[in-house]
Amino acid sequence: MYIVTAKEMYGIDHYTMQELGVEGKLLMENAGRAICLKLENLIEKTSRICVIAGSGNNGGDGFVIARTLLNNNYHVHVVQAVPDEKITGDALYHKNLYKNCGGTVTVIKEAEIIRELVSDADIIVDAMVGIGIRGKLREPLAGIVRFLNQTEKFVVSIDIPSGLPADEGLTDFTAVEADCTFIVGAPKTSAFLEHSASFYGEWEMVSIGFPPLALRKYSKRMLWNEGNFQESMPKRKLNSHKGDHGRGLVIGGSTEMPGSIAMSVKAALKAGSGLITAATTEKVIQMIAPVSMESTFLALSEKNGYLANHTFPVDSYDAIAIGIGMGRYEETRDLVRYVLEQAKCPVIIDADGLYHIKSDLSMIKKRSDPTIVTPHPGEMAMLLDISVPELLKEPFRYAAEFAGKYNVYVVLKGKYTIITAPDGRQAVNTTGNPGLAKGGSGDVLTGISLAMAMQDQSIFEALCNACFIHGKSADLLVANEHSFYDLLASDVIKGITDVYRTFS
Ligand SMILES: NC(=O)C1=CN([C@@H]2O[C@H](COP(=O)(O)OP(=O)(O)OC[C@H]3O[C@@H](n4cnc5c(N)ncnc54)[C@H](O)[C@@H]3O)[C@@H](O)[C@H]2O)[C@@H](O)CC1
Ligand SMILES: [K+]
Repeated sequence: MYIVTAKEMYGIDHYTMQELGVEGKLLMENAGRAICLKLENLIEKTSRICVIAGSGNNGGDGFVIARTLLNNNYHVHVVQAVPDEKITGDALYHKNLYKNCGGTVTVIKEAEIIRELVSDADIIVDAMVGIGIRGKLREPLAGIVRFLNQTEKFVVSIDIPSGLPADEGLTDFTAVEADCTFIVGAPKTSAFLEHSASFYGEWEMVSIGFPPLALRKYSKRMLWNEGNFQESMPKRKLNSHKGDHGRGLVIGGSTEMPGSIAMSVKAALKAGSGLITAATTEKVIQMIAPVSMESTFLALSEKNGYLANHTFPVDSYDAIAIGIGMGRYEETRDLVRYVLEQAKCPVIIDADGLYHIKSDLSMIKKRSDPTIVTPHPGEMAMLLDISVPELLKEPFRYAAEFAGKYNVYVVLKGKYTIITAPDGRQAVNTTGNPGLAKGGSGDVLTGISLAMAMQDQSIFEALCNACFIHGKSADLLVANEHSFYDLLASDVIKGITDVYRTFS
């Protein structure tokens, strides 16, 4: 499923109409009808429905919905929140069809009247403004939105809750807080931003006939779901041996934080790596060996409980993860630099490793093999020299700019984890839950990512699948034996079993 900006959606629209010859009226009919099919599952046959229509094509969708419901014997009425002369083009065509079928319309100039007009309605369909919103909502629409947001009635938004921007970057808006939204054609980026996602309520996408070639042409962003996971995950050959599944190295750990590297190692093995070596201090090895029985160890020299600068061969690995629990000292920074310079395989940089590259980002830019950074918002903001709220306003743009500028893959972790490739492709992960907001969760994701980077798939797919597995494990655990409260990172490692058994 593609994710689009408003501009991309207009491009797809234009292409479908001009190049492929599909008429706008027909797309509108498709949108309204597809939405009615879904809507009728949500409402009673006796429900009274009020459609509030605006002036653009979003209002046009509203008129198609009103006509379809009317013709299916529902009690429906349209409140038009703009003057008659504002309804033009395809929307006017569909308004006329609705009226020709016996539909009624009340035109309102002031928001206050809305209370009375919807007093007997059970369901309100918000078709005031869609992706054509410019600036903050004007009256009377803003007043209607304020009313809708305090009413108990069930509000269904069409395409996008009216007033909400489709794109990232704006946080000051008045918008409908919908109970549910039927998104037309492709979800918009605002459905995956922390400050705007909740306005959509539950959402579902309806297809209206945009061909995949049009979507592909305009959007580089997608939603990574079960289908993508199942399609791209390499199948295991029955006669494969451990060498086929990757030899990985995890570098990190300190006496103060021995557990994190153990988690990454365990997760990497559980997710399917053939061989994993943990490169850490002698003391950490003693501490984690009893719980990391399946891995091998490489003892590196230490200083005050942390790794010291050290040269050792890094060329016999298929992928390396570095940074976990390693501390932020000059010596550990030099170790990160050494590995980034020497390793001729994908390198995943996490946690303290991210602080080290910040001091000299040319460390990552110079590399010719894939480099992956896996920051949470605080770390990403640190790398970009901006605040977390600034980052969260436009996470897609910031991640894409960083990935392009430094030639790296970025896994920006969060409720909506965004995976970005250096060429600008982006995916939003669909799995995971609040149970993952706990220490160790990131270490597990790093381990799974390491395992995935060594399987037979592109790095972009590998990272998308790692995020999918990590979140899905948590989802299955919470659905069955755990809760958001008690879920531990070590449970998530165990849960990988169920993900594989269920989906591969
Ligand atoms: N072929 C198409 O163009 C299709 C469009 N679709 C629908 O059409 C929508 C886009 O249509 P439009 O481009 O006409 O735009 P919209 O209908 O989203 O909004 C444009 C209208 O809103 C008004 N408006 C803009 N900013 C405002 C503000 N701040 N305060 C108050 N009013 C404001 C404008 O005066 C304009 O009339 C989509 O969201 C979707 O619902 C679907 O029907 C599918 C096909
Ligand atoms: K709307």
